[in-house]
Amino acid sequence: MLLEARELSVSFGGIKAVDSISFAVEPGEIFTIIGPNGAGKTTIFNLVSRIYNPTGGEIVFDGRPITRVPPQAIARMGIARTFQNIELFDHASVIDNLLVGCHIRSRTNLLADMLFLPVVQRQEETFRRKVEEIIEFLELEHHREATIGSLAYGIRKVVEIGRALALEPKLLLLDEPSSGLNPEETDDMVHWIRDIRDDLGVTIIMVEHDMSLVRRVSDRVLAMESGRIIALGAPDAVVSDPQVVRAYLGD
Ligand SMILES: Nc1ncnc2c1ncn2[C@@H]1O[C@H](COP(=O)(O)OP(=O)(O)OP(=O)(O)O)[C@@H](O)[C@H]1O
Repeated sequence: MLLEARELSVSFGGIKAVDSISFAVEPGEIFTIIGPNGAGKTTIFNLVSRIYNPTGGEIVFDGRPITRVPPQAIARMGIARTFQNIELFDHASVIDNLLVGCHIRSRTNLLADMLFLPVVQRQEETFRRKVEEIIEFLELEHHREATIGSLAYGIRKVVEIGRALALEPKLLLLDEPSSGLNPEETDDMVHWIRDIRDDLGVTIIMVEHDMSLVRRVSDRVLAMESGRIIALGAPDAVVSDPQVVRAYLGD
């Protein structure tokens, strides 16, 4: 098991956004969380990445309890994420945004960085190589020097995934990878998600509304409504489950 949530709960002002949820994600799995607006999907991501403190339950990652690990330590432990509304530095280039990802897991300290000691220089070279690998992997060669603000939305989404990969994560959390994409870009996204798992061996948990994408890439799907699990299993079975269909119709 790479990630396990045990009876995980969080409440906001009396509302149980996540209500005693348990699930386990296997290494190498593409695991998707679906559900109508407000079901608690993004809240699960915020719990796993330690932005929210749970009011109950436990999270175990790679055999270690992370329920009380500070959020800054999460990336270094091997969990990276993307956001619903893309969070990149708009005025910086693709390369520089990817380098930021590398620096998040930097092992050197600030003084060493300021003095640009040999250890820092070596690390910088390693980071540059890593960034080049990601640029090649995600076919971003044409955009390497472009500023984020000048890029089409679909490309920015790929760069954001690249920045998360620069952390060399074991687990990648993708928040609505297809949102804002046209059908052609969504097809490309299907390929990136598969390649990241197949070629890089990264486990993926994603939140997604596009049921065609969900069916095409997921190994298993967890459906939520009002903070609770209403179905968990194979994509086709979950997506056509009467309770899941009803939850979406009432949305
Ligand atoms: N920081 C917060 N403060 C107060 N309420 C919150 C907070 N975060 C989430 N909630 C509430 O928790 C519930 C679940 O929200 P969440 O964003 O997880 O839903 P979601 O399933 O991701 O929805 P969407 O598909 O719209 O993104 C909602 O009622 C939301 O208003």
